[in-house]
Amino acid sequence: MEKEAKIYVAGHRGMVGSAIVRTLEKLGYHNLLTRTHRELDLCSQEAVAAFFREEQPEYVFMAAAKVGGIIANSEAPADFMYENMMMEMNVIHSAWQEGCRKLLFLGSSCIYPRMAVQPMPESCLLTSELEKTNEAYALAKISGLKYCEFLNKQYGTDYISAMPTNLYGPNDNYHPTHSHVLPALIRRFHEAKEQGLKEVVCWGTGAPLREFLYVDDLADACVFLMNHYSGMETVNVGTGLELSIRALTELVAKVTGYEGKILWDHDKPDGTPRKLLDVSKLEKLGWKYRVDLEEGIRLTYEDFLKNPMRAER
Ligand SMILES: NC(=O)C1=CN([C@@H]2O[C@H](COP(=O)(O)OP(=O)(O)OC[C@H]3O[C@@H](n4cnc5c(N)ncnc54)[C@H](OP(=O)(O)O)[C@@H]3O)[C@@H](O)[C@H]2O)C=CC1
Ligand SMILES: C[C@H]1O[C@H](OP(=O)(O)OP(=O)(O)OC[C@H]2O[C@@H](n3cnc4c(=O)[nH]c(N)nc43)[C@H](O)[C@@H]2O)[C@@H](O)[C@@H](O)C1=O
Repeated sequence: MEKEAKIYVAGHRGMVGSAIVRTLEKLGYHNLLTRTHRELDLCSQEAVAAFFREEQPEYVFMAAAKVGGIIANSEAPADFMYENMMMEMNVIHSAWQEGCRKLLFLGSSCIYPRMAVQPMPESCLLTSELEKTNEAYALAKISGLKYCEFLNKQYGTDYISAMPTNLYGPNDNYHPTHSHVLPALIRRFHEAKEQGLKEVVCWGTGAPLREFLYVDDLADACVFLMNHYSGMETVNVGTGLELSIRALTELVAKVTGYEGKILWDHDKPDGTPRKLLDVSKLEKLGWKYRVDLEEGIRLTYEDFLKNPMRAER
């Protein structure tokens, strides 16, 4: 991407989109195009087509989506499928129609089968059944990455996709029940410390294993891929390291300074037992993560403390 190129970052107020904007600006890209959800509803085919016709972006980072944690996904599968399919089809299709030079579509590691070989290489896509708690979201994300692949095959475009592991960082969603695990724990342990509570309840058994990537590292990887990767197959983005949810709660308790007990609500779902990405393809391309988990949680907690209203987003 040339420094003066017109770059559209879809979802620029979200955790990932805002990190991509921060990274691009730091690198000297200065012709960035953004629209809030209120200004441009990406579920509207007409509005998206008109926007691309008028603005003619040369590059697109597709970081807008309906996103949520395990309960949000389980409660609203129809909404997760419909909104994500509409947004990604509208944006990718209009980008192609208007001759956008390159697009990066963001999916998620939940596209891979529930019982996939671990760590999960890109090639295990569609080899067996998906995890039920986020099946709708995964199917929408698989459709997005396949649509990029099919456009490349049929029309010779250069549209790529990246599949990040679980993410966290500044600007996350701290909703008490609908967020992902890391922001949920930061908020819960912080409030427990403030209120002097002796115990907090976390969800499931604590046994599932997860991998976490700091969002600024993801943004860096997205810009790296836009500049250095072309190809049909998606690219995993993660650290290649995992820990149990129980170990994660202990780490968040340490960083937030919460010293009480941690209890487990077994009526809440565990979700997929293990979800570790094979990141060898990205490493071979020359990219590796920088921020380790404890440092990343510290940075995120500092941001949370600076912006307490964020909790209500
Ligand atoms: N968070 C995570 O752990 C992971 C995220 N990802 C992927 O990264 C991407 C971004 O996720 P994240 O930043 O966490 O999500 P956020 O919820 O933080 O941000 C989503 C963004 O999408 C925008 N948006 C949602 N619906 C619409 C719509 N109908 N029209 C226009 N804009 C819309 C929102 O706009 P506004 O702010 O204006 O409302 C918001 O800026 C997604 O593709 C997600 O699948 C992948 C793996 C893990
Ligand atoms: C990024 C990814 O994120 C989702 O998949 P997930 O990894 O299962 O998501 P999660 O972060 O919500 O939970 C991880 C684990 O943590 C446990 N857990 C404990 N206590 C809390 C808690 O308080 N909140 C939450 N949310 N989880 C908790 C929880 O029970 C589970 O075992 C999908 O949206 C999927 O579509 C997707 O893309």
